[in-house]
Amino acid sequence: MADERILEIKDLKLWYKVYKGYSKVLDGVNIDVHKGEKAGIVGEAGCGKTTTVKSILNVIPEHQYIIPGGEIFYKGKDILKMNTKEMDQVRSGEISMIYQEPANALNPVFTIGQQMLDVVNYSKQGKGKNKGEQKEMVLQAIRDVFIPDPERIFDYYPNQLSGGMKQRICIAMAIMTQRDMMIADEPGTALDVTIQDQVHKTLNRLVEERNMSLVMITHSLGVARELTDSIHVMYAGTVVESAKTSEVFNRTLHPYTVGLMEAVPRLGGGGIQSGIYGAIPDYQYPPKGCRFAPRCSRVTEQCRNCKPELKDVGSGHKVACFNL
Ligand SMILES: Nc1ncnc2c1ncn2[C@@H]1O[C@H](COP(=O)(O)OP(=O)(O)OP(=O)(O)O)[C@@H](O)[C@H]1O
Ligand code: NI
Repeated sequence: MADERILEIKDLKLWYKVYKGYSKVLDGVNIDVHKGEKAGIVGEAGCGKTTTVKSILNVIPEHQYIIPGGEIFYKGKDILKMNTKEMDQVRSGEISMIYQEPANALNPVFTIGQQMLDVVNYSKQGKGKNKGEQKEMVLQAIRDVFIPDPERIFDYYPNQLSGGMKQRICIAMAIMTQRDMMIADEPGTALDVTIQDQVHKTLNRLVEERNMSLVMITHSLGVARELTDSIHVMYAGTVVESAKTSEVFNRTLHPYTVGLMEAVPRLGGGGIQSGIYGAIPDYQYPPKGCRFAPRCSRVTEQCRNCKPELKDVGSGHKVACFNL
């Protein structure tokens, strides 16, 4: 993997404003993504995956949160310090995002074609083109995600499409104009397994064909294993383990990742078991030391008092734990 980094999230902290105080959700997130790399963010519900990627594109309403610390470098520039115009350029020409809920991402009162033309119009490539050329860009994008009869779909309203079709349209929108990075928040979780698999394959093929870098969120290590080059395991607003995908599976180090592995359904039966008991901590009153300490089988006094840093334990495999 080339060493050039396209995205560097450094010690990102994000607190949501809540009644009487703050919900201290992100507590120092560290993630590096190299050019052309497919990175997965994995962790259970509520661990802050969506919050992390939404902060990359600055799409959380401003009055809802504060960022007490951290940096997000995209191609070497700190996104958190960008003005509105620079941020617009990133959104319209650099990074595209597929949201968790495909239904919410599409506006029910406009046709698929109208919405896709809007994206073309807003983009670098689309602006100078005439109406016919813009429409052709849209139709090609619909073909690219293997939807038959794009001309007909162009005039459809979102409610005339199935969930899987909607998710594909979202992917089509995200790849319609050339971008260097794609962020996909659990694409397909709302869908049944076979459709989900097709959506993943389509996404994967397009990202590879276009040489894009991918940040993909999933709560499933199994999905991450199939689709990513590297995995960043999140627990309660921190990255606890980070490595090449094969490393994560062959040399699982963090006790939380070990627990997640036990929850991966095994081929050949055995069913789903969870190796981790308990729940994610209350973000308003999080544990003082390691956030995983209350659920950890290897917990010591040190873990309860100090927060372990994410440290390289060799060949880029990083772990945040005192007791490996
Ligand atoms: N606007 C908000 N205000 C207050 N709390 C919020 C807000 N948005 C999210 N949260 C809280 O932040 C925490 C992390 O949420 P987030 O959606 O980032 O997690 P996630 O890992 O993406 O979960 P899931 O797998 O369910 O999508 C949750 O406890 C959530 O309730
Ligand atoms: Ni989420």
